[in-house]
Amino acid sequence: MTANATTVANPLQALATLHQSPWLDFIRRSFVLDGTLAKLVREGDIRGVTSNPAIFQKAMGEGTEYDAQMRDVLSTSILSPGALYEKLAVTDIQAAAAALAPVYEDSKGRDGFVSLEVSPYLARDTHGTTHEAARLWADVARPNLMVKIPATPQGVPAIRQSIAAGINVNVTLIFSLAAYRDVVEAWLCGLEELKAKGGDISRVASVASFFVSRIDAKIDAEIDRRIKAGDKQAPALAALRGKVAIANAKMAYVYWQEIMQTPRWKALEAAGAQTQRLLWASTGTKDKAYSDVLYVDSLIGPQTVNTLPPATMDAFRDHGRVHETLTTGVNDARTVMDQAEQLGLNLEGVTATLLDEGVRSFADAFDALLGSVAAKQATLMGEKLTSLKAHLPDELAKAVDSGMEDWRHAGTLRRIWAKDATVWTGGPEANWLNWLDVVDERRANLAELEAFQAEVKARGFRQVLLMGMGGSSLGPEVLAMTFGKHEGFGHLYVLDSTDPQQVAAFEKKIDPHHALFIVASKSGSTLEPNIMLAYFQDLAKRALKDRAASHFVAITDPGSKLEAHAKQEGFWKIFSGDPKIGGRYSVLSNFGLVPAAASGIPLRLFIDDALRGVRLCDASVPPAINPGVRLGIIMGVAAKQFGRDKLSIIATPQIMDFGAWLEQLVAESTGKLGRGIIPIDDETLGGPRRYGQDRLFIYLRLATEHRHEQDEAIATLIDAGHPVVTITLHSKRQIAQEFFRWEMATAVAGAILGIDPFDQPDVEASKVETRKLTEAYEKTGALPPETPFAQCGPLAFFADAANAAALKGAGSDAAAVLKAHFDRVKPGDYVGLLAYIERNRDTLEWIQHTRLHVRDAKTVATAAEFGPRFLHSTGQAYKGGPNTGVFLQITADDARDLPVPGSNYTFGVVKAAQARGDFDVLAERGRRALRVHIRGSLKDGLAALAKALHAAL
Ligand SMILES: O=P(O)(O)OC[C@H]1O[C@](O)(CO)[C@@H](O)[C@@H]1O
Repeated sequence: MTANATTVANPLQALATLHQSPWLDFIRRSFVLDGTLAKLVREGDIRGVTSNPAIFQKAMGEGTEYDAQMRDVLSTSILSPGALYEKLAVTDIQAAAAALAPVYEDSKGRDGFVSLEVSPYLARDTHGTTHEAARLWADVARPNLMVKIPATPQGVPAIRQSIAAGINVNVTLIFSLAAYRDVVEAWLCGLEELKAKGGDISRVASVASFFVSRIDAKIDAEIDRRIKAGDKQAPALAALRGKVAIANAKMAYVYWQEIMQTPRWKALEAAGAQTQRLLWASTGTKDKAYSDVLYVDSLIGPQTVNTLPPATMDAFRDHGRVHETLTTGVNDARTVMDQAEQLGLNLEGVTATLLDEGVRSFADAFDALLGSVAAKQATLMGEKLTSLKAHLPDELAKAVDSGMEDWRHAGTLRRIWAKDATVWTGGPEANWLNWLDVVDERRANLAELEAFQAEVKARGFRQVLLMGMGGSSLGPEVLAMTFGKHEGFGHLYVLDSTDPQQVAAFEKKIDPHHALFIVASKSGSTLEPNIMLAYFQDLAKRALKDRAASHFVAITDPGSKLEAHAKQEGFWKIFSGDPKIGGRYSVLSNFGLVPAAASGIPLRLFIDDALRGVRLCDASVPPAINPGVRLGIIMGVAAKQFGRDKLSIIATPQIMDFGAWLEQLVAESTGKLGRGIIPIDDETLGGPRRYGQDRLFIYLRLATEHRHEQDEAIATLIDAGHPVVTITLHSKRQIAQEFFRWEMATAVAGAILGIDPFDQPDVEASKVETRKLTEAYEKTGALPPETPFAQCGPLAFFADAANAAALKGAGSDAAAVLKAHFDRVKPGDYVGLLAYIERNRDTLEWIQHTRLHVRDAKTVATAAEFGPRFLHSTGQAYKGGPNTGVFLQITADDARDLPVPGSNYTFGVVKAAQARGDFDVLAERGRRALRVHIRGSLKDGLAALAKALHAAL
């Protein structure tokens, strides 16, 4: 072929005469659909198309041309924005492939390709890239597809494997000759492997995309900088301006020519292989001082491709010059390269930087693209999704934005989804992450639960009694309280107490002949559910004789003692939990779904809502628009950097029980190692002055409740500068979405706090103390004696030596003791009322009233908790979290006690041992704690305590 200057009517078309293919570096839906692409192809201007994340970002990020398909797809499936993007992109790529099919056919499979890039997030991941290349190849399913893979050190093996798998590959982001050599090697090896396997190598096409203008942009900038700095070699440097990129490309072409002469290639060629063409990419001129077709005119040569941005295509069509430039001036090019080296222009460094920047900028573009798709998806889904609005003081807002940007930049969320424990402490976290997948998994196996639901209905149970603690009871309790009773199903009761009065009260609600008993315990060895089971099994056996077991269902992790017991007893059903999910993350597993089924909640609708939550928290959704990550960053940053570690949960009445579940999730997950977020649930909303600077408010609002007054009270807090996150639900069922959002948010907050959000080290400590006490009881028939340090009527005060010493000076007047205790409260502290008494309407009212009194007197956050329930929830944070809690433990004589079948001890003894074990650990952790024990009538004692508190505060 000779260098032959030609002025032709359409230079783009004339390139064919020199065996160069012009491709177009652009795609968008309208351009394909309105026939523009087909016309360009038909007229011979364009013989291929390339895309990249930045191109799709421009296409999908603005306008409405993808809305119709989005709406269509979203009406039938629940997808992540990442999956949605891929559907849209694949549709475009397939349409472009169809437009290019005539070229592909005419050229017998040598030209007419369209390229789709693997996710730029995988640029440093060989396995991920190989896997994704195969997936895209299968999804697009067109012979004229090329999968784009970057020439990073990790991409290169993926290129070889993909070629060996018979996939057409467009290798992208090649900047240096060294990298190009590796790419050629990978391509040759891939073909040889495919040939050795007996594959058809003749139809495996590949191009090596060598980037051009970006090199000049970098080198020229360095030249300009040095000249400006007065470099002695300024003239020589100036002479290289705008030359290095083209010289570099010419060297690559020389290398390709050499390869074409090797016996290795000849053997492949003889077997029918196509060459891997060099493709000039980044050929739009960046420096306005140069010709706008510089990187086209100068790189024309046989068996190459030039992919042109639309403006460069138009410019070249208008005034491009078609002559074979690639093979001319090769010596000059070599000289340019030598001079660049002599002048210390560090091409190696530049190309390495360009590779990093190239990967980075595609990842940034992909983030922006997915962010736009996610935003569009949220708009289209409207009220199918819950929403989040944050009102944060400026400083906090700025810190949150920068936290989100850090997470985006580092791809931390993708590491969460990849179950990478180093997101947290690098400890055992990876073993506790199956809550990420459980909704998909349960949804795929929903038939089992639906069948169970139908059987429960058919058996006509009138009550369902669930027995469990913490993660095994709080989720079901939210379901029971939020959804109430369903037609055709029994009422769901949730028992999570050892208080004998409470157990007796539940017993009254149950008719064993018509009750379904569900015992739920992941470990199967938790004290409370075991003794509750013993009690109610005994009750059922007495009533139902050998039919009793058919009224019992167990939910437990495989291999637990409870599972063995249930098998041995012949329980009606045993449902398994996933041992890679901790209790507080288990609500969307069988631990929530079995009670949901038993109480008649429409399972598919519920799980679909949960799945929407999962999809929108997906790895493909950037932090700023990711419902879970954004919330988690707000929580983590507010607590860590601003001391706003009291997560105050306000909710509209119909969904207010959600807070009980949330308390456990947040407290048990984050409260450890002296750090953590203290959830403050159900504290009646007050005016802005009631609160210190340590609050982050969460307002959970069910829009259909129309609680205007509550909205206004929240608005007052916002106006006063308190940080408020408002989450709006459009139906009760959307608590399913919120379950997942909060799981993700808590995991994220845990990462920011630098703790393992999946263990509960300090809960174990009080279990150990309790065990010691119950064992002592079994031996001696009594709990070890203890002496109050002060007594006043029905109120006896107990404390460990250190706390007693701090309070003793107060004397024995109840108000004085309480005053001395609460005088220890400082701004930023919280007060916990920990009541080991029956939880009923009266006691709830009492504790709420009392906490508000404390809050208003001290302007601190207050928690109102019942034991032993909170031990499996907030108890972790009280002991392991920041030492800012001041606790008043309330115990009482039991008006009646109940035996625990098969044990020497009673429910009352267990509860007393739990309270003492709890107190011992609080004291041992240096917490400010006081126990008040009510002797005689609980009602009178509570009244006396309230009176003393009023006097004290
Ligand atoms: O389901 P299990 O094993 O009975 O545990 C109940 C609860 O107890 C805790 O382990 C705390 O002791 C919680 O984390 C858990 O949710």
